[in-house]
Amino acid sequence: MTMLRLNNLSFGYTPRQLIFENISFAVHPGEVFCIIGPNGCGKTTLIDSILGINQPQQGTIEVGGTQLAQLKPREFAQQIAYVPQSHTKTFPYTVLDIVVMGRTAATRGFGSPDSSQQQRARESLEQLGLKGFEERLYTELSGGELQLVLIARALTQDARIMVLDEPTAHLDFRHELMVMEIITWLVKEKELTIVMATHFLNQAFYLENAAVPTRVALMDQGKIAAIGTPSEVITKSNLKDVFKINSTTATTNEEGLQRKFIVPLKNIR
Ligand SMILES: Nc1ncnc2c1ncn2[C@@H]1O[C@H](COP(=O)(O)OP(=O)(O)OP(=O)(O)O)[C@@H](O)[C@H]1O
Repeated sequence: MTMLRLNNLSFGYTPRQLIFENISFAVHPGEVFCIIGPNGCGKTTLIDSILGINQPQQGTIEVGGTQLAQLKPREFAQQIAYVPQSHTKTFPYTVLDIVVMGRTAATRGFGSPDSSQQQRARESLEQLGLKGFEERLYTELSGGELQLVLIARALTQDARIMVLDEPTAHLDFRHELMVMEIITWLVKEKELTIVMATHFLNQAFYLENAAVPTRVALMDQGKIAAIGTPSEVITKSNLKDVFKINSTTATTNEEGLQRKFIVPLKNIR
């Protein structure tokens, strides 16, 4: 079974200038599907297409076997939860208000949340180590705390797929590791399927090292240049072709954790 399938998808903000063209791939249940590629290659644009924000010029998207265009908003919310890259802070909602919004999206739209929705939101906060944050104002959180709250909101939605756009863009090492540990937990324990765009290629290796089923799609100039496991795709040769850099891979074995990683060495002029 396929959770998400893109068939020959093309999109441009103007019809004459396509950002990506004829993109096809399938995301399987219980895997992390990482979208990587240079700045401006179209990762966010592709994610916005999967979310139904960008209407493709050509091609189709199937979510759980149904055409995206045929899903009603509530059905969509039961399939896909989204964790944005940045969040404009507007009203000083409490953290609990923000997290409970995940539940209302998947159930009955507007109206006051009932106690079971609140309970579900509290559970998510606890699962992400945010117990005690319920009454904090989300406008007063740090970037790292806010990111975890947005993941808690998506978790509360109980969707089958979680889509994350650059989930660690503004995070320090500790919070980056927390997000990677949470993603590992979401896949292994909550049986979610994850689609995420990231610039941090070592995150794909982290997941591979942690025995999380992981595949990587490398985007370049509007096409998929390579698709496969992190070790198959994040190679010196692919990074030379796509990022125009020399790099090397290495492994460490500290604290019982075998880790493979890639190190950028030099721009190719
Ligand atoms: N709303 C928009 N209207 C017109 N062009 C846009 C719009 N959003 C993005 N673009 C252009 O589309 C291209 C792809 O942008 P996108 O943000 O999808 O890339 P990205 O791979 O996510 O980049 P980054 O890694 O820097 O976040 C870029 O050339 C960008 O300037």
